[in-house]
Parts: sequence; C-alpha cells; structure tokens
Amino acid sequence: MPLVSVDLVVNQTFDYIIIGGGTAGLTLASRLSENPAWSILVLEAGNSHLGDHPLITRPGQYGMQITNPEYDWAFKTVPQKYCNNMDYLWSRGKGLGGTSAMNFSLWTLPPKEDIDNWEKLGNLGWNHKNYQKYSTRPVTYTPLDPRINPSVSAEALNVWSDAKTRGEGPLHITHPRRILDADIKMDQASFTLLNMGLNRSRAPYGGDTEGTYMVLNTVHPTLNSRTFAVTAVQECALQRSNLFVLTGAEVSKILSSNYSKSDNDLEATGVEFSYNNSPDLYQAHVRREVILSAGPDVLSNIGVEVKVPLDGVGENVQEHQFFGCSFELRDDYSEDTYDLLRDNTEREKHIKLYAGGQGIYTTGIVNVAVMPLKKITPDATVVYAAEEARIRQDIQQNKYPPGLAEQYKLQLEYDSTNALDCEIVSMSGASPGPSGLSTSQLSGAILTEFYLETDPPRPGKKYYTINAFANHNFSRGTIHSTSNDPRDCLAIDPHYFERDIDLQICIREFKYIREIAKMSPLKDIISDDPATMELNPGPEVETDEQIANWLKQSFSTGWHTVGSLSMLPKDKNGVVDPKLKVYGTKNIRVVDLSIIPLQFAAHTQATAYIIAEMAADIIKGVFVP
Ligand SMILES: Cc1cc2nc3c(=O)[nH]c(=O)nc-3n(C[C@H](O)[C@H](O)[C@H](O)COP(=O)(O)OP(=O)(O)OC[C@H]3O[C@@H](n4cnc5c(N)ncnc54)[C@H](O)[C@@H]3O)c2cc1C
Repeated sequence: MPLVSVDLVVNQTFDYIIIGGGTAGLTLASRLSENPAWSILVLEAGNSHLGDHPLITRPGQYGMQITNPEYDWAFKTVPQKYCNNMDYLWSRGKGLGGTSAMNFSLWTLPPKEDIDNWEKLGNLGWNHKNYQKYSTRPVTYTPLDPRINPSVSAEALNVWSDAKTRGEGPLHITHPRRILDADIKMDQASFTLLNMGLNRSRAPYGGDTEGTYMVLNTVHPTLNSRTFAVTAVQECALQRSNLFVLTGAEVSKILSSNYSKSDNDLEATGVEFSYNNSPDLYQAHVRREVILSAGPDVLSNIGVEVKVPLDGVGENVQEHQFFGCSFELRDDYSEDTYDLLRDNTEREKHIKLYAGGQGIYTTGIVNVAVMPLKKITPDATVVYAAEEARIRQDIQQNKYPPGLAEQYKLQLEYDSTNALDCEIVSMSGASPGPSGLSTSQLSGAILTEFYLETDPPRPGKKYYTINAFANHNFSRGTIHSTSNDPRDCLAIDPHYFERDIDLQICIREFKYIREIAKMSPLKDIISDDPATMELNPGPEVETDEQIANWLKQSFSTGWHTVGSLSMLPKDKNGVVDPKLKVYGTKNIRVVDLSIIPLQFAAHTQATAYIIAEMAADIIKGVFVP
C-alpha cells in the first residue's frame, strides 16, 4: 500500500483527491492510478491497520469490531419515533478499506429490475445491462474444489452465471471451505427452503436472483482470509508511484474559488483536513477533481454546504433492517458451530486450527434466499393495497418532496409483480440478531457476545440462526449535520417503520422464519423441546402486536445505507447527475453508495465496488452515461 507521510501531502497539488479510503474510494483510486500521468491522493480518516491481521482478516468474527472506535465510527440514530423512541447503533468501517474491512463478507448482486429502476428515475445509462458488464470487473471468482466438501452438491455450488469469465479484478471471491450440515439442510436441492416452495435462483450473479442460493464470500480461496478493498489494491496498485494514501487524515472541508451563485459553477481547489486528531488544519490542492467516497453517513453537507444549496443533500436515505431468531439444535448435532467460540479454550484451539486452514473460522455465511412477499404470506396483496391507498392520499395532499411519488410508483408497480422485498440469511451459532445493539455499552462479537439479557444461549448448546432482511423500505430517512463543523455529530434519522408497510413486511418475515424452522429437513436437527427450541424471542411472543414490539427492540440496521446524495434529476431532489457530478459544481463527484436513488434487494458491498468501477470509466471517458 503506497502510504505516505503528511509532509508529502500538505500544500501539494494532485490531479485527483479522493475523500475516504474505503470500499469505493480505494477501488476508484486503484483504477485512476492506472493512468501514470495522473497523481491520485486518498485521504482516509481512520488508521491503516495494515498490521492487524487477525481482527480484520480472519473471517467469521462477525461483529468483532462493532463499537470499537479504532474500527467503527459507531454512529447512533436519533430516537426513532415509530420504535418507542429507541436509538439504534449504526456501525460503519473506519480505517483503510472502510466498511469492507468489517463486513460479513457476503458477495451478492441485485436483481435486474432494481438497477433498471435507477434509469427509469432519470439516470440514462444506469441500467442492469451496464451494471452487469461491470459486475465482474472488481473480482476474480474461484470455484470451491468439490473434493473439499463432498456433501455439498455441484448444483448448489454452481452459482456463477458467466462461464466465459471468472472476473477480471483483484478482489478474490469464493465459497468458504467449511460448509455445515445445517447449512446444507437449509439450502440444497430438495431441502428446507425448496420444501417451503422457493426455487433455486436461476442466476444469482446475473440479475435473476429470486430464490435460494449458496452465496459467495469475499474470502481468499487458498489463504482463507478476508479479501477487501485493501487486499485488492495491494494486488494491483502497490507499486504505483502516482498513488498516495494518507491515513489519519479527516477531511473537514472542500475548498473552492470564484463561486458566484449566478454562474452556478463552483470549482473545488482542494481540501482541508486534520491529521491524527490534532486541532491543526492542513490543505492539499487539486488540479482536476475532488471525489467524495466517504460513505453515506458522513460529510452529508459535502463541505460546500451554503455555497451550492441543494435540497436533496441528506434526504432520501434508505436502509435495510434485519433481525434474527436462533434455534437450539438437538444434542446429537455433531458439528462445531460458532457457539463454541464463547469458550476461551475452544477459541484458542480454533485459532490454531485456522492457521492450518481448518476449523470454525473457515466457515462463512453461505445461505441467502430472496423472494417476493407473496411467497411468504397469502395476504401480500392486502399489505400493498393498504400502503398504496395511503400513498395515494398523501400525494393528493402534496405531502411528498419532489421525486418521491415517482419512486413509490416504481416500488408499487414492481410489488404487484415480483419485487424481491424479503430475504432470508442463515448461519450457524446463536446470534439473536444483533438484539440489544441499540444500547450504547456493547462491544464484542455478535455471534458470541451480544445477547439480550432475557435471551442468553444455554451453556453447552448449539444453535442455528435464521435472519430476515427487509429489502425495499418505503420509509425515507434523513442524515444532516448538526452544525457547520462537519466533525460534529450527525443527526441520523432513518424514520424506521414510519411507513406501516415496512413493519408489516417484517412481521410476516418473522412468522416465515418460524415456519422454516418447522420444515424438514432443518426441523430434524432442531430441538423438539417447545420451551427451549426457539432461543429468541420464544413462544410467549405470539400475536402481531407482541411480534411488532419485539421487532422494534431487536432489529438492527442492515448497515446498507444508500440515497443521502441521490443521483436524480435536480428538480427531483437530486444531488448528483448521471456522471456523478454534484449539481452546481465543475469538479466535485460522489462515488459511493450515497448516490443510489432507490434501494435494491442485495447486500451493498459488491455495488460499492461496481459503482467505483463505473465511475472510474466515466472519469476516463470510457463509459458515458
Ligand atoms: C457490520 C457490517 C456488516 C456488513 N456485512 C456486509 C456483507 O456481508 N455483505 C455486503 O455486501 N455488505 C455488507 N455490509 C455493508 C458494506 O460493507 C458497505 O455498504 C460498503 O462497504 C460501503 O462502502 P462505501 O465505499 O460506500 O463506504 P465505506 O467502505 O464505509 O468507506 C468510507 C470511508 O470513508 C472514510 N471517511 C469517512 N469520513 C471521512 C472524512 N471526513 N475524511 C476522510 N475519510 C473519511 C471512512 O473512514 C471509510 O473508510 C456490512 C456493513 C457492516 C457495518
């Protein structure tokens, strides 16, 4: 990694300055630095962590970095009006690699329709055809050698859609080498989810994602370690003398010159930043462009706040929320689950096993299923019709900001067909969702240390957790800075469950999870003691009202924030145009998930890499949306 010291940066001029060395930022930097005539500076607020191999690179330590200020910005939402005024923890990666250094490694792509919606909202060229072309650019896919785990069928492992390429990029993706019997029972042909009436996904990496599939992970096929934005840059751009990366550099302002409101053409001349938390401020200058890749929940005032007034900044925020139920496995379930890691001796043992490519740490999350609401409940039409009526009334009363009615129209049209609004993700070990993450004192790993006091796992028992995600929320949130100092706290307000449909969908997903646990063959490995089989919330939570209450105290952000600097026409509350340029500026772009105008049914890291790839080609003039 071409790390530099602060004196090589201060008052120097670069062709491009990228704010944020995270998932999208590092990917973009790596692509732009392919042109030796350009100098690229990346300013990352967090530290490099290049020596912290175990905490970042050993997979399977889900949530280990959560709330640790060295790795996690650990934002908090404002109290949520529709969730009994609870506030919720919003984790986001801090340090080189950004959130790709702390995520759960799932590599998933959205359905075609979700990406085509971006174009329908006024962004020519941002369609699935183009997205798909770029989707293999960041990665190299290595199939799992079937001899490693012969009980997994070749059909289940056959997820990669394009036989012509295994990808062209530096980020390695593969199936984790250890796949448990419980996972196989959940997913494989003729097994639990198929018995629930789902199909096997026809093209999970080709836009036809509906159904169940064994998901790829950002894991190295031979080293079994996490692959992320840093390992990707190290593979291809390590030696480039035109790439400069400064860590510990938190940007607080984009500098500009010659702005007059009439010409509406602000030109960025550089950035101002602090270094290693000192109060002093430094500057670096720019010849071509300043690019914001700092993530959707930072710099929401984009540092040029009053000069370019854009109503859409910090609006249209969309999230995924998720929750999980853990089920106790029968005593004769023989395989080691993540539960063992609650025991220090076992943890040490498995750290040693991992060094030899074995043991619990070589397990990953492998089961994902996405489906329309109608697949999980008979009353889907009623749920959508009720929301549609509310939206129609709101539109008549002019309640919406510009552009929102068009988004809802797409969401509802699609819902009457096949929107993949629901998702099931399962994994070994007791992880009562991240229940209790709304409290502020937590630290540790989700699978081994986060529990509601009311639902502790029983000592010596093993569990299997089924999580549900809500993929297309109707509620829209906001993220605004609370003062003119961008380093001040942000007011993050996702408006969770403001639209009743979001809660109604979660309630139905919850009931569906319980149905899955009763379906063979999964049910055959789950304890048959009704008092203990469901760790959380347990049999006493039964009515819709009880379920809703439990959900409100148990769900977590899915950490998939999008939309705060949406790519939309300016009169529809847009902040960037289809070339990702901030309206009213000559040379400021946004390249990260904040530009996404409408949420999609997939986890977000792949799309952060893909947007960076597309942006690099836009900047190079190769891709012209
Ligand atoms: C716990 C967790 C689990 C997840 N699991 C998955 C998963 O399994 N699969 C999946 O697809 N997605 C997952 N995600 C989400 C996914 O990883 C993120 O959506 C994605 O990585 C975000 O990429 P980004 O480039 O938009 O932002 P980031 O990668 O967050 O990059 C932003 C960078 O900007 C830096 N920065 C911020 N402010 C400043 C400033 N003022 N100056 C300089 N630098 C700054 C930050 O420190 C950070 O490094 C998970 C997220 C979390 C938190």
